[in-house]
Amino acid sequence: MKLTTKKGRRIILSKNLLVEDAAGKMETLVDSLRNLSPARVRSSSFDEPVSENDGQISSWIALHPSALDMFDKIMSDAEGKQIIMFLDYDGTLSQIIEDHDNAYVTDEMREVLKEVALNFKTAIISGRDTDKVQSFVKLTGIYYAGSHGLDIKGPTNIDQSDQEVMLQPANDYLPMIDEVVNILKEKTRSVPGATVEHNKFCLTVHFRRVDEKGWTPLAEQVKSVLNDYPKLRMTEGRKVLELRPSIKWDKGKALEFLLNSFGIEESKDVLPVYIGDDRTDEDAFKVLRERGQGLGIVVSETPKETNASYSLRDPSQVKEFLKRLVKWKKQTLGEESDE
Ligand SMILES: O=P(O)(O)OC[C@H]1O[C@H](O[C@H]2O[C@H](CO)[C@@H](O)[C@H](O)[C@H]2O)[C@H](O)[C@@H](O)[C@@H]1O
Repeated sequence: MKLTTKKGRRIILSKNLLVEDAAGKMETLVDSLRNLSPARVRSSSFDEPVSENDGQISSWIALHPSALDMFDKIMSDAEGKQIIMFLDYDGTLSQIIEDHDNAYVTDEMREVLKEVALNFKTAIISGRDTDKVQSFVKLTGIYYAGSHGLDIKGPTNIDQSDQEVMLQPANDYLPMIDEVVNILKEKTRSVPGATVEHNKFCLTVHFRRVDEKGWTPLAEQVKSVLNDYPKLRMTEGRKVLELRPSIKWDKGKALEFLLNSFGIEESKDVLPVYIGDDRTDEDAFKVLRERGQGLGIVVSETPKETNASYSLRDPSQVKEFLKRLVKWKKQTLGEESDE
């Protein structure tokens, strides 16, 4: 039996639950989860490759150069343009850790983000519940698009510290998501390490703390629930399976909606920059690539299929990039006021 998920990705219900990878090859769902969050590569860096994967890493880096190494070029391309920052949360602003409820940003990252938001229009686009991301980031003056863009809030004009709902295109799904969260919590209760996270308009089943031997049965449990809810679709992330409304909405659409609501969708004088690490961020990279406008920066320690143009290794490099961006902006403003 075949099911179709996100943008035509195929799931074949067989003993091993086959899915189609980003390049169109079939792989087991469990391999897919493993590949989406590979173990950290400690012995080699993209700058100084020393491992046996050197060849692979350097050809990937040639295609997706480091945004830090290319900083001056990126800024010279940005000259005269309004930069708009779009940032993913987990794995981009915060480190990937085992306990998803404790994946806070560091104080240093928060300070940098505060400066970014003061100098550029900034949005954080996450799979998490909007209120949860906001409670982790604790900054005002930022646009927050949680539930993979299904819940978009932004600062009100009157009071920058207040947030108002800008778009919630899947309101009708709320009771269904509540129901499925409860069913999955009950079903997975006996699987050591498995947790189900309610992300308001979608939900996440976490595999990270489950022994790999238990991944296939857990994935089967999720699939069997999905079969009873044809109005939901399944996507994969970093050691997670997620169920969300099967409406045509994703992080790419959220990015376009925000550009539109800023009144600059058509403007050529705008440079949207999107930084993200997960497969769901590819929808946003793809939008930028297809528009031929803006920069996608993938956060990854290992080569992977991506529509992004540049790369950064991890959240600490993201922080470094954001710091340099703020410094560049302040210098530019200083030069302008000297003229
Ligand atoms: O769109 P994002 O902001 O990247 O959110 C995607 C999912 O991120 C979280 O899970 C990931 O981070 C956890 C904490 O580091 C980690 O334990 C998990 O394995 C990762 O997949 C979040 O918990 C999910 O709800 C988000 O959908």
